[in-house]
Amino acid sequence: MKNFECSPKAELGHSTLIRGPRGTILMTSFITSPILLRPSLSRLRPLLCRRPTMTSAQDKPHKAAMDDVVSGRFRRKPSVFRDWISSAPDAKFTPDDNRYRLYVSLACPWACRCLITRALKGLQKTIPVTVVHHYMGPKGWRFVEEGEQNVPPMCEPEPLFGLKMIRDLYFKADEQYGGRFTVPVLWDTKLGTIVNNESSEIIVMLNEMFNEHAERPEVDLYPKELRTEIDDVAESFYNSLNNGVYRCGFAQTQGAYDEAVGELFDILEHFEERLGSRRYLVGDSLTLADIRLFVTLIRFDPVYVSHFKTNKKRIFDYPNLSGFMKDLYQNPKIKETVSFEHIKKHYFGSHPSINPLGIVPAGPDMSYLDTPHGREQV
Ligand SMILES: N[C@@H](CCC(=O)N[C@@H](CS)C(=O)NCC(=O)O)C(=O)O
Repeated sequence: MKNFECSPKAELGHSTLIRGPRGTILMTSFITSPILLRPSLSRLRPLLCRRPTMTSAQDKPHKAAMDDVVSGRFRRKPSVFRDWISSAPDAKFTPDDNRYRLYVSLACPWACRCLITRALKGLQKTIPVTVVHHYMGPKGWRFVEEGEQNVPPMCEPEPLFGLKMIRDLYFKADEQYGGRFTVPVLWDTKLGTIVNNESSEIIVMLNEMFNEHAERPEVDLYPKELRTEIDDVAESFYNSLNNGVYRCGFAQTQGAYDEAVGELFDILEHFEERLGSRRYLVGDSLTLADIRLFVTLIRFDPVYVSHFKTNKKRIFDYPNLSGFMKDLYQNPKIKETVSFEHIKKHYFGSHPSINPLGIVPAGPDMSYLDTPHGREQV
């Protein structure tokens, strides 16, 4: 291995890059304890955006995240744009009012982490949102068009440039972009580029950088004294749960599926127990860790159980996990970010290799989410 290097402290969200000569990326390996890297990550962007040789980047066939399968196992690629908003005097991206726009899908758990944080802080006016259509086709996410019929809830045509696809936004930021065209995207209208497309970092910025403009600056979802614990807990369920459901659904061998589903239900049992004696995952109020858990739980019974074959149990069968989920769901700011229409139509309609005919199941009945959660007593 002496020609290869593991990039120093290059925790790209959840992975470490193993690089060969001339910076070629040979593989990524999962790490257990991430350190959120701030502006320095932008240095790594060129390494991740490999330049095309024969065709221009725009001409390359679209590969969705679900194509990232190695030896039958789904491996999520690290996000590429990793700049940081800061009020430091020399900062490139400063926390100005109405300067940034979030591009999201209401189906996407990663994007909904950002929407929940934005809603809880009261940043709706400061950071406007554009919602894409729930159908992710062969070229990725698209915007609805002017005059389009049957527009799904909350969707609007792309307001800044009249773009058709999320991929167009990536090429506006970098015409040689070679990564995945994912949501969320935090776009800077001043410099005309993407600041960051990694939800675990966007939520930290939304929590702390815009207090001057927030309707609820006193809400702190990432208190300084709890940060290590929040990061450790959230990281402990990233690969097995948040990403674990995808590892089950996108597995291409029985062995890869068995491994993923085993880890998934082990971690669910663990958090079922943990939440038996505490209302929230860390401390005694809601934090980013809870948001990161919630976005996966809320999609579990309506989608993952059948679509991703995570059917050993439902969240409904776990009293503490389902109580926790109801507790968060019943917060009106969180509820407004949950659209089962987007969620169900996206997953069942956008993965032809899993559900070729795109038929969306009718159930389950999720009305129990509005019944008393009893979590005040925990
Ligand atoms: N690590 C990213 C993951 C984002 C992600 O994978 N988003 C999915 C939607 S759920 C996506 O946009 N996929 C587009 C594609 O696969 O082409 C984050 O947390 O922000």
